[in-house]
Amino acid sequence: MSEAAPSKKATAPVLFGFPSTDDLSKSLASFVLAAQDDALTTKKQATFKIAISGGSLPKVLGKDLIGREDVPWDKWEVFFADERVVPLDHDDSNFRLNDEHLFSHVPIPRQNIHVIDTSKLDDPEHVADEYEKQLVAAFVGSSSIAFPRFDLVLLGIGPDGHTCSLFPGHPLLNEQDGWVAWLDDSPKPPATRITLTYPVLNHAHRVAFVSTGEGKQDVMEKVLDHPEEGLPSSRVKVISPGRVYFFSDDAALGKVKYERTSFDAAKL
Ligand SMILES: O=C1O[C@H](COP(=O)(O)O)[C@@H](O)[C@H](O)[C@H]1O
Repeated sequence: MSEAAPSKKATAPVLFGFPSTDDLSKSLASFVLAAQDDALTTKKQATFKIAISGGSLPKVLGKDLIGREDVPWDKWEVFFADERVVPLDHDDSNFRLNDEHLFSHVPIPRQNIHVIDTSKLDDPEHVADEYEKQLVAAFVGSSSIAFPRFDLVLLGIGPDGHTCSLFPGHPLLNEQDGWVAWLDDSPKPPATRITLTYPVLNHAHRVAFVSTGEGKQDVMEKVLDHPEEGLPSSRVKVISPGRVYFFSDDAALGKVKYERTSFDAAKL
C-alpha cells in the first residue's frame, strides 16, 4: 500500500464481494494487516492508527485477527469511529462489543485503546471534547494538516444508510470543522452519541465499509448504485490518494450493479 501526496479529489470506491461472511472476514484481516504494514514498515510510523465502529463490525473483524501470532499488537493504536453514550459495560456500548470480539483476545496495550469516556452520561459535549483532546494528543507531530489522518477507518452501514453516528438528514452531515461531534437526537437508540466527522473520515489514508446479510440489500443498492441520493455512507469521499473500500457478502449485494473488484491482498 503506497501513496502519493494528497490532492483534494476523491477516487471511486472499490467493491470487494465475497460468497460468505467467513470469506469476507479472512480478506478483511489481510486488508487490515496490509494497512498495518504500510503504516509500520513502509511509512515507519511508531504506531498503526485504526478507528473502528460498533454494530455488526466487531464480530466480523475479530474472527480472523484473533489468534494471529504475527501481529505486532503493541504497535496498534485504536480509536472509535463512534460511540453510544452509555456505560462502557452496557449492551449498547461500541467499546463493549469490540472488547468482547477483539480487545479481550489480543494483547493491545490498554493505554493504546483510546476509549471514549462516557462516564458523564448527561454531558455529551464534555465527552466529545475529551475524546477530541485524545485525538489531538495522539496525532500532534505526525502531520501538519488540520485533521488527523487515520491509517484505516472501519465503518458499518445501517439499514437507513447511516455510518458512524451520522444519520440521514441530520445537521451533523454538514459539520466541516470539528473532529468530533455529539448528538442527543439519534433516530436509532440510544439517542446520545459521539461521532467522528466527515472531514476526519475523508482525511484517512483508507476507509473500509463492512456490510453483510440480506437485510442490507436495499441500502447497499442505494449507497453504491445511487450515491446521488446522498445517504450518509455515500457521502464519505476520502481525499485521493486515500480510498474508500466496501467489503460485502453476496447476500448484501443481491441488488447491487456496481462493478466488483476481485480481492488480492498482494495488490493492495
Ligand atoms: O449504531 C451504529 O450502527 C452502525 C451500523 O451498524 P450495523 O449493526 O448495521 O453494522 C455502526 O457502524 C455504528 O458503529 C453504530 O454506532
